[in-house]
Parts: sequence; structure tokens; C-alpha cells
Amino acid sequence: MKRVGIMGGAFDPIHLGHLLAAEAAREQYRLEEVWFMPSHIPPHKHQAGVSGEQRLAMVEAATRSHPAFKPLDIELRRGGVSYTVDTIKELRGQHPALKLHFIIGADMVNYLPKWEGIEELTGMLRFIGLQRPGSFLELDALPPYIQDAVLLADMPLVDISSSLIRKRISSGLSVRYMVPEAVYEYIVRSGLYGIHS
Ligand SMILES: Nc1ncnc2c1ncn2[C@@H]1O[C@H](COP(=O)(O)OP(=O)(O)OP(=O)(O)O)[C@@H](O)[C@H]1O
Ligand SMILES: O=C(O)c1ccc[n+]([C@@H]2O[C@H](COP(=O)([O-])O)[C@@H](O)[C@H]2O)c1
Repeated sequence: MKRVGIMGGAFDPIHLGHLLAAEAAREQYRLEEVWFMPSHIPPHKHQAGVSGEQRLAMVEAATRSHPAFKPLDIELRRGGVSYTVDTIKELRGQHPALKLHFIIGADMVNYLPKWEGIEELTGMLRFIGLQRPGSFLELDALPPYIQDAVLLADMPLVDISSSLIRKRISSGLSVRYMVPEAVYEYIVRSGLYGIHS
């Protein structure tokens, strides 16, 4: 069975924290591919300020150089609120022979009990959880059926978030090296987040 990781997020914009988390999960759990999937409307968060098309273009730019990383536009094409349970059912229908892993940072691991259809989701995939500065991943605080569905991976802690990047750009500060060069160029070229080159 092919082992695939899915890294879902708003990617507004995609940054080095996302990429290092995906690479750590890929290596430690021998994932053959990792699919980066921008959400349409995130279930529990403000809607992205930048269009789905532009967030996908940044994901494409960020993943192009890695042979195992691919963009996935399934949630942008479906529209509406991007509940993971709906997406995973759709993906399992399309690819019944995949072993799916959903890669998430500590903030999202702690939030798993509130995910739509979480009981059903834990029967369809494993989560791979990574520590993230600012949110301590506490497996013991989760119900046992969720703990059983979460695998842990290590990564160099990266204190970068999309909101930090947006805030720095709007304050005229540099975000070079917080995002891949190709993403930085896309942000400048498209004038995203009010950037001045
Ligand atoms: N620096 C990081 N280290 C580990 N995981 C991360 C990091 N940044 C984001 N993630 C994880 O990546 C996934 C997608 O995150 P998302 O696209 O919402 O980025 P974000 O940086 O959290 O955005 P925002 O700051 O706008 O809330 C989530 O599971 C999140 O926990
Ligand atoms: O389905 C849910 O209820 C759910 C709740 C919170 C987060 N998620 C998914 O988890 C991924 C990371 O979420 P976020 O809010 O950090 O971008 C993204 O793919 C979301 O759709 C999903």
C-alpha cells in the first residue's frame, strides 16, 4: 500500500515551518509522497486574505523542487468549508489503495477533539503531529481513541507562522528565508500582503 502524507492548511502564505514539518514526517514515516492541500474555507479560522488560486500558486512554487512533494487542489475545487472528513472520504473513493497520514502541528493536535467527524476520521487515517513553538503538544490530554491515531515526529522547532509573515510584510520588515525564494518572488511579483520590493 502506498504511504502518502497530506499537509493541509491555509498556506497564506506557505512557509519553512510547513515544509520542514512535511519533510520530517516524510522521512520518519517513510511516506512516498506528501500532498500539500490548501483549504478553501478553513473550518475554525478566519478566511484567507489571498485567493485560493494565489495560495495554490505559492504551494506549487514551494514544492516544485522536491520530487515527493505535490500540490493538491481538491478542497479549492470542492469549495465551501473544508472539513477534512469530507476530503478524506473523497480521496479514499479516488484512491482506495493509499495509506493516508494527515500531518499537523501541535496547535492542531490539541484541537483534534473539536474536528468535525473526528471519530470517523481516526478510523480512516493516522495523524502525524509535530511540536511547534507556542503550542505544547499534549497527547495525554486527548481522549484515548484520538491518542491511538496520532504518531509523533521530530523537527527542528521553527517559530514561523503565516500570520507572522503577513504582519512583518505589513510593517515593512523582511520575510526573506522565512519562505522559499520562489514564494518570496511570487509575493513580490504579485504585490501580496502589501509588500514593497
Ligand atoms: N512553524 C510550524 N511548525 C510546525 N507546524 C506548523 C508550523 N506552521 C504551521 N504548521 C502546521 O501547518 C498546518 C497548516 O498551517 P496554516 O497554513 O494554518 O499555517 P499557520 O502558520 O498556522 O497560519 P496562521 O499564522 O495564519 O494561523 C497546521 O497543521 C499547522 O499546525
Ligand atoms: O475538519 C475539521 O473540523 C478541521 C478543523 C481544523 C483544522 N482542519 C484542517 O487541518 C489543516 C490545518 O488547519 P489550519 O486551520 O491550521 O489551516 C487544514 O487542512 C484544515 O482544514 C480540519
